Amino acid sequence: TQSTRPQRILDAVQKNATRGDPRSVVKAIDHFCRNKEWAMNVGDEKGCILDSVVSEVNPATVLELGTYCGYSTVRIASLLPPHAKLITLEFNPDFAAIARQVIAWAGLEDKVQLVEGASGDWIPKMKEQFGVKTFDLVFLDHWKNSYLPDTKLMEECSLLRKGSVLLADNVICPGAPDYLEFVRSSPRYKSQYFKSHLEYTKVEDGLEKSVFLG
Ligand SMILES: O=C(NCCCCCn1ccnc1)c1cc(-c2ccc(F)cc2)cc(O)c1O
Ligand SMILES: [Mg+2]
Repeated sequence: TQSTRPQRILDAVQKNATRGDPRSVVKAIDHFCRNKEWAMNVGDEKGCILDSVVSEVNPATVLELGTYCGYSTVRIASLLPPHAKLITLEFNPDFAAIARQVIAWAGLEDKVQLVEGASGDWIPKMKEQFGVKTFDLVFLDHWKNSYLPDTKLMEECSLLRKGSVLLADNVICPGAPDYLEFVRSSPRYKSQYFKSHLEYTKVEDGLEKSVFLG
């Protein structure tokens, strides 16, 4: 039977990474995607920027929109303080099934709650379902045309507080122009662009960090 790309990524992790060692899981995925098959993980270059923002925010509650194979989930969760929680939303059940195994291989199951379904459905239920008050950090990496509506929805659901940080992947490639225009022009956000490259390529891309001002 034909394997899928996510399955081949999981195989590369199980063959080349050490159980319980998140950095070796990240390294194994980057090596596979740089040398064997490109895949849409945030990657090592943008991943370093992600790491620095996570370390700076030192969040107790994190929301990740778009899990894929769990690469950025592992990067973020490995930097969280002891009782911090990361909720990651994935729409695609095949991606979710692989991500669960990658997160488990890294030994980070206790810090991560992977939820399958549509962000538009789950965002309004965050408080009642997961006892979340507000998110300290949100990593947007799902459908690019969902970044803006989901940000507005998080505001409406009072899931953002003064100082909450939104970090958005792919604001140049594939691009999220309506989201970028919104966070850069709204008086309620302080935005900063981190220029980088599309994962494993020389194509320009970047992360947009936007602090909610309340
Ligand atoms: O589409 C992307 N991600 C969303 C995947 C589906 C999310 C499903 N979901 C999860 C929760 N709610 C919905 C993405 C694409 C690319 C890319 C760049 C260049 C290219 F030529 C082809 C592709 C690079 C990324 O870094 C990306 O993140
Ligand atoms: Mg991305």
